[in-house]
Amino acid sequence: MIERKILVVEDSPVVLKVLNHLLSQNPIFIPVLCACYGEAKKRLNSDEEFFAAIVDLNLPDAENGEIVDLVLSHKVPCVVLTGTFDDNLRLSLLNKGVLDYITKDSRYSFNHVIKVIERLSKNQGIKILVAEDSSTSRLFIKILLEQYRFKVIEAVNGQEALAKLEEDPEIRMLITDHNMPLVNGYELVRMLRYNTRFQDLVILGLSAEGDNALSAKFIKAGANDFLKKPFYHEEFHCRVVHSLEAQEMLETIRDLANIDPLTKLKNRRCLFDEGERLFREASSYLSLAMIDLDHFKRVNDTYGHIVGDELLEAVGQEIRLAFPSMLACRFGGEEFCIVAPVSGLELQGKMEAFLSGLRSKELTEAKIVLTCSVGLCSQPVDSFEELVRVADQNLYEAKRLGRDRIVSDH
Ligand SMILES: Nc1nc2c(ncn2[C@@H]2O[C@H](COP(=O)(O)OP(=O)(O)OP(=O)(O)O)[C@@H](O)[C@H]2O)c(=O)[nH]1
Repeated sequence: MIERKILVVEDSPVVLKVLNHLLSQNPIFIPVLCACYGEAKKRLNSDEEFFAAIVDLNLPDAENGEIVDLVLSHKVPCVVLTGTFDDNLRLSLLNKGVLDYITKDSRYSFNHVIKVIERLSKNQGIKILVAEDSSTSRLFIKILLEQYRFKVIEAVNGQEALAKLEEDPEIRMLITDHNMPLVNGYELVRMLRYNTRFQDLVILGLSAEGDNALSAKFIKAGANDFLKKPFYHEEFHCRVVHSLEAQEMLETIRDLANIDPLTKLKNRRCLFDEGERLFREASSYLSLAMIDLDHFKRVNDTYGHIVGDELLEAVGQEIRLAFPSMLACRFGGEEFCIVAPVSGLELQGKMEAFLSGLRSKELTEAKIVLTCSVGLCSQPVDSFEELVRVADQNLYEAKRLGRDRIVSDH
């Protein structure tokens, strides 16, 4: 697990204690507590690497916010805590590059600080593509995003943006201007939304001030949000984060509906949804293997249901590792399905390797050695349901013939 040191500079022992407590609840954060400017300076000048800092503006040995300049000069993202709210001061601190300016007026303020740091930590793994032909504008957006620890990729026109999105599936968000050569922003959004591969890409359109119709066009074409230029950087950041969080929430809900919580494989509902799509799209082969654990009832009877569950969880992990690019689902109970647009021979080869790997393993703390029976179907059939039915018949035959084998129809 990656650990991230968070520098906390605060002269109030109570506040220090609260922040220490809240940060320590997240195991990746290691709070480093300093009660004054001098102490913080020493820590920052050492070899330690800090992920972020939470600082009090008024310290006994630096009463005029000098700590902010010190932290920023070490390129450490900084959240400011203050006793009193001052609009002008807030503005000047945000302009300097401070992430947030939070007043210590209630315990919610401290939770808010932790939320900002946690968001920063999530941002580190998020790639954002900025499509903008003006290099000044592009650089400005890049700097803003990097302040919040996003990874930034750049494109100078819509066509380049498309190519970069095609080659890097890890890009999570696109921020696009409209007026760009070759393919403009609006066309780019339309093209992306026609492609199911990009349905989860978060898109933020940028439109010039006064062009109300364009903002609406961006949204209608499928952008998650838009922002009028010139924008205020705090609003920019809020919109980026809100769009990402809305998408994250959507994906969590989708996972809850589609993923089996025990094995972390897709569930039966998903098997039929995705399987039917694969069946429609398959140009030549579509093969399906149904796996059933042998004598699983004995595991429950001998070791109890908790170990039975642990074994199913372990098998789920083995399946995910063995068939990373195939549709792998828990069909129900101790039955699993693997579906892929490959020949029956190819799937059988992979399945034999999987079964022989499984036989050589001792799974769970009870060191259970497991065998499986498999029914495989790759013959031309009229529907996905038929593919499942034939594989199930073959599985029945594999059990009847003595288990620990594959019965296939090719
Ligand atoms: N622990 C646990 N057991 C489950 C779960 N789902 C199904 N089972 C058990 O899996 C067992 C399946 O038993 P059977 O269908 O008789 O099959 P088997 O013992 O695997 O024998 P064969 O399939 O004939 O080799 C039953 O005892 C179910 O209670 C689960 O989520 N957790």
